[in-house]
Amino acid sequence: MTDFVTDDMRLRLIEGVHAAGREVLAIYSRDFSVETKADESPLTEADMASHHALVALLGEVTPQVPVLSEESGEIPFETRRGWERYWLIDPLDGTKEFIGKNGEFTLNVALVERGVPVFGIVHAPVLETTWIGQVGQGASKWQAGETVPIRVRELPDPSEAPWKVVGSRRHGAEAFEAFCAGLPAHECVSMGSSLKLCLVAEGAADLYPRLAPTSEWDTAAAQAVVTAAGGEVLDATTLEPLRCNRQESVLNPFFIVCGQRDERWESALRASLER
Ligand SMILES: Nc1ncnc2c1ncn2[C@@H]1O[C@H](COP(=O)(O)O)[C@@H](OP(=O)(O)O)[C@H]1O
Ligand SMILES: [Mg+2]
Repeated sequence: MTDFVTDDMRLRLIEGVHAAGREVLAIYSRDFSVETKADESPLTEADMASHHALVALLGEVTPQVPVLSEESGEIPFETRRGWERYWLIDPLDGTKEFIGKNGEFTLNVALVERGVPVFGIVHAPVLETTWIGQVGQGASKWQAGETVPIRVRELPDPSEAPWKVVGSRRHGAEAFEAFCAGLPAHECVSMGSSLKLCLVAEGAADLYPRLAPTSEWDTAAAQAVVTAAGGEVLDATTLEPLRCNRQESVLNPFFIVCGQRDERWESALRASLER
């Protein structure tokens, strides 16, 4: 629960993220160059354009709050550890999907308070859709100018309706399949970027096991959306909610996103991790 984000601030942020999304779309629609970062991951002009637009936006709206971006370069833990509140952004999540032009990429802005993502905006420019969550105050989905409230769905009885499980297009396929092998009747869908968490938040999927590496900026905004929508993003081993800014490394543990806890998927998860 945060009372830091006012209605006026939320509107300015959504408008600013949409403006950054338009800059990204303009690059998406033409030829663009692709560089390779030190960790071998790709970087496009759009990652940097979005980074600059979002950093400028946050600097205008809340000049007193520090910003950590995937593209801002490392900020030592010694500096970050004292941050009670900060913005954590992934200017372009799903860069490989952006390059592959399948539309499954997002702009991500999270507000983190004492390590907990409490507010998030996830925007998918090609899908013209934005997910917004404010923990304790609910989540919503904006699409073509209309905003509707969203909530996770109740796990169905699998003999009546299969569980829907969403997975990455590119990462952790083997562990994902091992997890699914332990589930009752289910259907799988693949998706790029933080859209996977948003599907759980809006009740279009029940589970997203992420048994492969990610960083805190990949998940924080969508974690706030999921939590605000009544779901959870849990460490796959401890089943405790993911926290940010606890250590030098910004890597997340493996995790699972769910609407509800349930012994049937928890045992499938344990078995897949013990393989
Ligand atoms: N070895 C690794 N370490 C940390 N993060 C990784 C990783 N391999 C992939 N990722 C993260 O996974 C994200 C893509 O996941 P998916 O393919 O499921 O959409 C990438 O986001 P970016 O596109 O922002 O770099 C990247 O941050
Ligand atoms: Mg990312």
